[in-house]
Amino acid sequence: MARVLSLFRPHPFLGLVAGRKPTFCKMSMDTRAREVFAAAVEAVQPDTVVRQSIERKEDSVIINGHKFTLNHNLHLVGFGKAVLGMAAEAERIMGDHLVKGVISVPHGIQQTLQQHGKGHLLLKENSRIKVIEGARHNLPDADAQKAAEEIKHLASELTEKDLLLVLISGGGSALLPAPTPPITLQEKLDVTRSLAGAGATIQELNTIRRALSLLKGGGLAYYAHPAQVVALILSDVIGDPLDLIASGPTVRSQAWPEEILLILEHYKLFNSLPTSVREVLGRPNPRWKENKDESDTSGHVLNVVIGSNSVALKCAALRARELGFRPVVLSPGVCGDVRYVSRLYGLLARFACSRKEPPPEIATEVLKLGPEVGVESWDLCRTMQVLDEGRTEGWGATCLLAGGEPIVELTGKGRGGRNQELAMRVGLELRDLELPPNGPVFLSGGTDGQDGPTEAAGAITDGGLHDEAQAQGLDINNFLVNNDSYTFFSRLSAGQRLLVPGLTCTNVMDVHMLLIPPMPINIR
Ligand SMILES: Nc1ncnc2c1ncn2[C@@H]1O[C@H](COP(=O)(O)OP(=O)(O)OP(=O)(O)O)[C@@H](O)[C@H]1O
Ligand SMILES: O=C(O)[C@H](O)CO
Repeated sequence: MARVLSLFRPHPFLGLVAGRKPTFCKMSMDTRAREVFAAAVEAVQPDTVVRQSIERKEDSVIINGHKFTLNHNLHLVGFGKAVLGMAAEAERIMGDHLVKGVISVPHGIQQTLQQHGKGHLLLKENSRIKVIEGARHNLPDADAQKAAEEIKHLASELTEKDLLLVLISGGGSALLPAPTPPITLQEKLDVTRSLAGAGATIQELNTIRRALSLLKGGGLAYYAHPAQVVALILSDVIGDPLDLIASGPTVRSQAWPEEILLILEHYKLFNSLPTSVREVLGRPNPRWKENKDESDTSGHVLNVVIGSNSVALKCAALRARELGFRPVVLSPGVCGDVRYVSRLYGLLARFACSRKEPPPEIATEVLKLGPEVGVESWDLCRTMQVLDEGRTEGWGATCLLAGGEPIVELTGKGRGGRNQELAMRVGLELRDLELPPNGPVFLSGGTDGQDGPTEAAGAITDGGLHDEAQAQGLDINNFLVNNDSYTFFSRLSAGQRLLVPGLTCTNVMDVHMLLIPPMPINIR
């Protein structure tokens, strides 16, 4: 294995934050894990990412190298969980040039932000931007539909002299429902719910959403034509695909009928589709007939990703270094079943903590898991190389970071989320390891601060989880079978292992972290 690994020399641009050997400080591993997670979330705060992406120069703005002249011609629309804070910052930057705006944001967000002392993420008094709250429980509803109608109306009235700033973040699909007639909101909701419940990926789900909507799949850009459209996007989808984040309202895209059919048939939904949905799917999208070349990204639309999981991981790595770890970023695209993902982290921990040269079977199994968890062999080898150096060359503590969005196949009716379930499973994987004192510790957390329908973002775990639970009369496997990870962590040690950052006002998927302490001398 050593020979295989030596082929994969770490490269600073591929995740390893290079530099001198860090010194390990006295703070507990748990506290350090929480601090590194906080740094990840801080890096993608909505106001920060907008501020970093817009450069105001007198009566113009420069965005991603493109200059736009301001002449009291700026209109603003937005939809997504992080959009209120994004709009507040855009409003500050654009000043009087902002004529009018409408944003669709989650129900209750203004009150919650006020209660949490996050007034800087709220719009100013007498703002020209109208805020519409909707999509309770993350599902499209009548309020979100009204917001979508107002956004469509605003966009339709623009002329070639106008500039439309579109703010987009995760949760945008539910906050911008505009079903193509004759489909009703309820029918669209039923189709997307059935798909989500059957385990469809966000890529599949949003492919269908685009086909049933007036605004998704480039529809918003179409209505805004001939105005100049600039979309600032906070990505919550692996790989930052512009056409899929919030179902791509500013990205001209059209799914192949065969692709749509395949998805619906795969999840056995085709035969139960309402007549209206069949009708819309059966006819070509009229948008693409007229203005054929005018609503694509090369013309009047500029789409810019201004924040993503990679950005969060990069800042987390910097904080980890300050806290005495040698950071290595595995990948921002970890996906697949949590069972495979937990196995991967268990194996990597075993590899990093081996007292002797790790048995080659570990690396082989890690590489075999790659396709299941969406990670390239190259990234796995590069990461194992860093872990191996940490183990053998006295590099001290290592912080392995990754991000993404694994999947939990729900079999029970408990309360939990994918991060908490992943943390539980990694705890079990670490159980039988011959461990160095003080670790390893694993954290998994949703950057939006909410893991599934729970108050926690995730949890922190280690090899002692099983015994700790058993000593408190909690049968970890029962909780797992019932997908009851939140109840488990709430009851265990008075909830101390839960990660509860509260409302974070952002969303760039999940952050995973494996903290590996320095190996004792006799291990090296
Ligand atoms: N009891 C549970 N145990 C484990 N996972 C669960 C449970 N209930 C829901 N989930 C998972 O939580 C996910 C939904 O949670 P959440 O609302 O955090 O999703 P999200 O993808 O982050 O949403 P968004 O992208 O809109 O922010 C789904 O993947 C679902 O399978
Ligand atoms: O809104 C959505 O579609 C999801 O959050 C992915 O962007």
